[in-house]
Amino acid sequence: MTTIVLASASPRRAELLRQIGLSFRVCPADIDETPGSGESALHYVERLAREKALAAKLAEPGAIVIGSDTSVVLAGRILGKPRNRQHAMGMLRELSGATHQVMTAVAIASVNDCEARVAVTDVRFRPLSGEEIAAYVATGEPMDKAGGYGIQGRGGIFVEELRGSYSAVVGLPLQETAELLAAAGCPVWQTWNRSQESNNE
Ligand SMILES: Cc1cn([C@H]2C[C@H](O)[C@@H](COP(=O)(O)OP(=O)(O)OP(=O)(O)O)O2)c(=O)[nH]c1=O
Repeated sequence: MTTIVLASASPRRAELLRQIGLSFRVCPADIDETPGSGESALHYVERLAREKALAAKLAEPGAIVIGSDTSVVLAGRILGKPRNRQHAMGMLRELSGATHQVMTAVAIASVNDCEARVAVTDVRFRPLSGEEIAAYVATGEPMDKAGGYGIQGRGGIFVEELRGSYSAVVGLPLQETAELLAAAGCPVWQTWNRSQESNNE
């Protein structure tokens, strides 16, 4: 059976893969995440997902490697992770009462190939008060997340509407991930019986 490797330090991505019953190893990839000058957000997330998958593939040449990147995009501008609490507050003030896109790319590097997909999800925030933003930032939740919020956490109360993939906003588009794994010769559902044998409670 082929080894599957998640090239990510994100606990959310690992949790999403566990949710679909996949067995995998984690091997985070440390790459330069600076956007190119004039690079579109769509190109940026896909490039980073590919670079993460290919970097981890060097350490695990025989494996199927999953790389991913998530960016929050407001009017074409990439909002990455906040540098500090002030920066997080500024991002949340900008997202308040507006619709942004969450772009998440997944790339799968197999034997001689690296295929990628990008999921684009529209997320609308209700207007947020200054006090609410300050209280949210004080929880620390925004600090390791693109756009400075986590839809799966306290940040869930800001979201008025979502059009697209919820799992992609959390960090990995599950439908596209399964599609690429199947194309790489590893359909997720075929692993379910095996994992059930060991995980049945
Ligand atoms: C918008 C949003 C992002 N996020 C997270 C998902 C990602 O972990 C993070 C975006 O940063 P990324 O740079 O995509 O990922 P990462 O640095 O956490 O992990 P790695 O590069 O090793 O794969 O933001 C949430 O958890 N919830 C949300 O609602």
